[in-house]
Amino acid sequence: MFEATSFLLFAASALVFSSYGTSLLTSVVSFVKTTSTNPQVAELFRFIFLGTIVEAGRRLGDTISRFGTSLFMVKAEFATNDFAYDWVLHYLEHHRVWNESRSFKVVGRNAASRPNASSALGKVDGHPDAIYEPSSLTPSIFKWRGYWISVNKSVAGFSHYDTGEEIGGTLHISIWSRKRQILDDFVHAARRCYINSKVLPRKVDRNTENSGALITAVFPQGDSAHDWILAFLKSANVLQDNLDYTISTKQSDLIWGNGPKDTVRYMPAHDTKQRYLFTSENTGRSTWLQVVVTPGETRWNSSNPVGGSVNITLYSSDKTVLADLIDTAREKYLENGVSNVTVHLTDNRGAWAKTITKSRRALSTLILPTDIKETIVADAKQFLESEEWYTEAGIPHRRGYLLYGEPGTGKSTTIHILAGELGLEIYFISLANPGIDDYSLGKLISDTPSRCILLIEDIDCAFPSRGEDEEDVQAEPILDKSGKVIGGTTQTPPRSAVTLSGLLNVLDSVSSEEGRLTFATTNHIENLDSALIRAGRFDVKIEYKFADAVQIEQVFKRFYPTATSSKSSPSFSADDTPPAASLPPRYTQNTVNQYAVEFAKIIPASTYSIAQIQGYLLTKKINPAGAVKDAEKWLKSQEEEKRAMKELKQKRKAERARRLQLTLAMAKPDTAAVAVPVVKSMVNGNDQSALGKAS
Ligand SMILES: Nc1ncnc2c1ncn2[C@@H]1O[C@H](COP(=O)(O)OP(=O)(O)OP(=O)(O)O)[C@@H](O)[C@H]1O
Repeated sequence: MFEATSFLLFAASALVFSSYGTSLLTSVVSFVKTTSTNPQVAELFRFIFLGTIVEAGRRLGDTISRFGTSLFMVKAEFATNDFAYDWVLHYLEHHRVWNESRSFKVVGRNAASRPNASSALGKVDGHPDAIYEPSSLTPSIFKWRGYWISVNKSVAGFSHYDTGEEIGGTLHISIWSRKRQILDDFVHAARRCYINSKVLPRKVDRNTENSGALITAVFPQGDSAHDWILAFLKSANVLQDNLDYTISTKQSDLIWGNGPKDTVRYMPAHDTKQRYLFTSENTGRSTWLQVVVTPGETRWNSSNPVGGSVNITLYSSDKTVLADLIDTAREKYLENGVSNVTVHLTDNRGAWAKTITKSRRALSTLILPTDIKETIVADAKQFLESEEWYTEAGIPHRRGYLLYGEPGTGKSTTIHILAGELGLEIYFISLANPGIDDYSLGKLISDTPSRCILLIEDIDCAFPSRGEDEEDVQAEPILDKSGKVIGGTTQTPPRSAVTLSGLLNVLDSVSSEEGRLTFATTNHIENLDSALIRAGRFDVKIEYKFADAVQIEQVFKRFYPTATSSKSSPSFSADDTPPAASLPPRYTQNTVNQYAVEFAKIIPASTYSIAQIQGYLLTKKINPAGAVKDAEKWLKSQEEEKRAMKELKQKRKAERARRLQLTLAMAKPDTAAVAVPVVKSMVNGNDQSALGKAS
């Protein structure tokens, strides 16, 4: 039914349109008949007819000619944003193809970087050289290995090897030969000529360059990879040939040039492009790099500049070259020992805010009894390498080290040296920082990379629960208007906002299971909760004691390296204590050794820290004999100092007790009655918390 209806509709509309079309055709024919009698109109028709014939003939000829040339010619087109364009253009200049040109663009440039540029002016007169750039649109024809080649720069485009500017344009080449091989040979010869001429590759504008032949990589400042790459580029003198400098008298990582430390620094001006031929030691393959160093800015909260970066463009599409470059830079960085240890610090709101770098210290500068240091390094290395084992055994991949003991005995130094040995960054958290609570601690830790050293220093500050020094905790009471004691009877030492359970949670959390080495240091292990220091949270516990006789001898020898020993001894870092000048020649290794033994006999073992001994030796920088001679005197002064300190403490304590008594005497009798026994106990040096309990 539906189909029949549509058929009827279609038939009806066809009838209407056919009758309309017939009438239209009839009217056109009658119009032509009447107008053709008009001679002017007839002339117009003839003109249109002839024009059509001519255009058709031209197009046919064009097609035949194109077909013919495609049979007898090989054609190629080179776009300016491609490296093949540079090869061919350079090759044409090399063969002076443009010499016959009748049309030039002349520019004043430093021609030094364009060996084949036809310069006519300015050799020694201090002015730029004149460079003749072809500006002709007319094709140049030249003969190459017996074949005629025509070159046509169809659109204006110039390649300035000295400025790197490349503006538009294409290059057409037609070789009068049917052999495609000739084009291959020509391009290959151009490429070889370009490479052999050692012309710097064109500078690349990463924003506009869309060539698939490039890989770009950004190394942001603050990341270790940035330091590896920067150190590598500096050691390879990549940044030496810069033409664009920022001059500063401030210290910076981005310095190059050979100036001594206290003179001005030559730093790269923002976004200057350097090129460097990187040859991989693994594959022997060479690849051009374009390096742009952005120095970053110094901010109030960071001693180092922040926000900078190193941008590298590889003239290659092979990703393995980038991986190779990063590996090489990293290996060299660690090998050379010029590397720094990066320490990340928090701000007072509990966020990672500041990064400082410290020079790396050699393991041999750490003086510990027996082979403790070797054991720690081997243990940490093995831990880092055995991730798979941990996973298979179902044990969380984390390891905790607790270094405890006397101040100045090398706990922090050990961690610093270990970080350098393992190439890890230190993330430093002080639980005494009031801005750090359970939540921010968790966040801080989850913001650290999987492989790093997490250092929680002076962990006992967070939980000063037992055995605190009475001296530090007692203070005057605070009274309200009515004279009632409302607080202040115990002075709160730096107490952390982090709770013990919060810390335990963080140490046990999933975010701690990523190959992280957690270090904690304390001078008072006895103040730590046993839950905190159990195995699994802190697996390795090492006690640091005052220096024994062997250590005293070692620190002495390290302090006075003789000419022969200093050659092999590792360099001292900035925060180490090198002698200011070399020893007078009369001090041989033997004499220094003898002095060291004598010195160790004078200084009582297990009484002084290495930091203290070091402090004394610093006063005798190039005088080992004097150091031994005056050692007794120093010991006496130390004893006196200790006695004076003790007396001072007692005085302060008595003064505080006296003031407390006075305050309470002025207060209401009931409060005074409660507080008097406390004052007595303070004077006697007993119960520190009695007043707190009483109130
Ligand atoms: N065992 C050691 N080997 C080499 N140097 C040491 C050693 N102990 C201390 N020093 C020197 O003493 C200085 C202070 O050492 P360090 O900060 O490591 O001590 P610490 O045990 O961490 O002290 P604290 O408990 O007060 O933090 C460092 O500059 C370091 O050069």
